[in-house]
Amino acid sequence: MSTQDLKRAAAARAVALVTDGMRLGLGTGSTAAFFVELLGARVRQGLAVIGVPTSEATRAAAQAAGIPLTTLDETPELDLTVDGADEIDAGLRLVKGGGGALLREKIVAAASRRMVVIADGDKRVAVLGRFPLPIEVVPFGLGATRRAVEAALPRAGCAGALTLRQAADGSALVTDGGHLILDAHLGRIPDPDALAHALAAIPGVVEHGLFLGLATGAILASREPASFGEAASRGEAGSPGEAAPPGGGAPRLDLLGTV
Ligand SMILES: O=C(CO)[C@H](O)[C@H](O)COP(=O)(O)O
Repeated sequence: MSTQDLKRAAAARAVALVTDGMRLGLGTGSTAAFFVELLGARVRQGLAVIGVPTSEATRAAAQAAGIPLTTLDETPELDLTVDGADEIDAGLRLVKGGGGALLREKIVAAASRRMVVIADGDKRVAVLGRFPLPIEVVPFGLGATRRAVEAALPRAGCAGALTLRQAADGSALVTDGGHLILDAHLGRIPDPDALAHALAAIPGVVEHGLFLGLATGAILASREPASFGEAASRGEAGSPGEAAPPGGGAPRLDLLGTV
């Protein structure tokens, strides 16, 4: 079973959460793209929803899938956002922004009553920080902002290099909001709240990829068969193994938080 299969399985489980009339936040990334594709199939069967995309890429995918779209200006409160993540810990804290859409993703998640993360099980970590933390910054004053971020890291117990994210052609990647991204290679983030506060206090920082207190649930798909009670033995919220005959072909779906 490929990682793509796992992502698709998590997305399919999330589509089952959607009911008629819902106002949805539509995430960005390869897992969220499966959700958009599968949701589109339900819409074409008659499901009535409206969605707010978290990126121009998701907007295009949702339009192609036939999902009616709205904006947070027209629809400032959403029922459910379904989005991927680069890392998730046992407290449903996330690192996001690997696809460069963290700013819109966070605005949409914050406007939603529920945010359910969909991911393959490899995204689960004991301590956040293995994945480089995206920090979205305005182009003006980049050098000064970079120095301020470097100075803030040790105050939050972190250390590591910052790299300016590049597009495929080698130029600096520009986000949908016209900003740049510094990726912080930290290895571990011992105190995510402290780092989030330190970064938010820097004027040139628009947002960062720490999503704290936003996710209300998660669906994590793994290859290994379910072992009953495993999540509880890890001291985590949620229930393990919704669909996993031992040795069978179905992925195991671990549900964290409220799904
Ligand atoms: O935060 C994101 C985009 O900004 C994505 O949700 C995150 O990078 C996960 O992507 P994928 O589902 O492709 O693994």
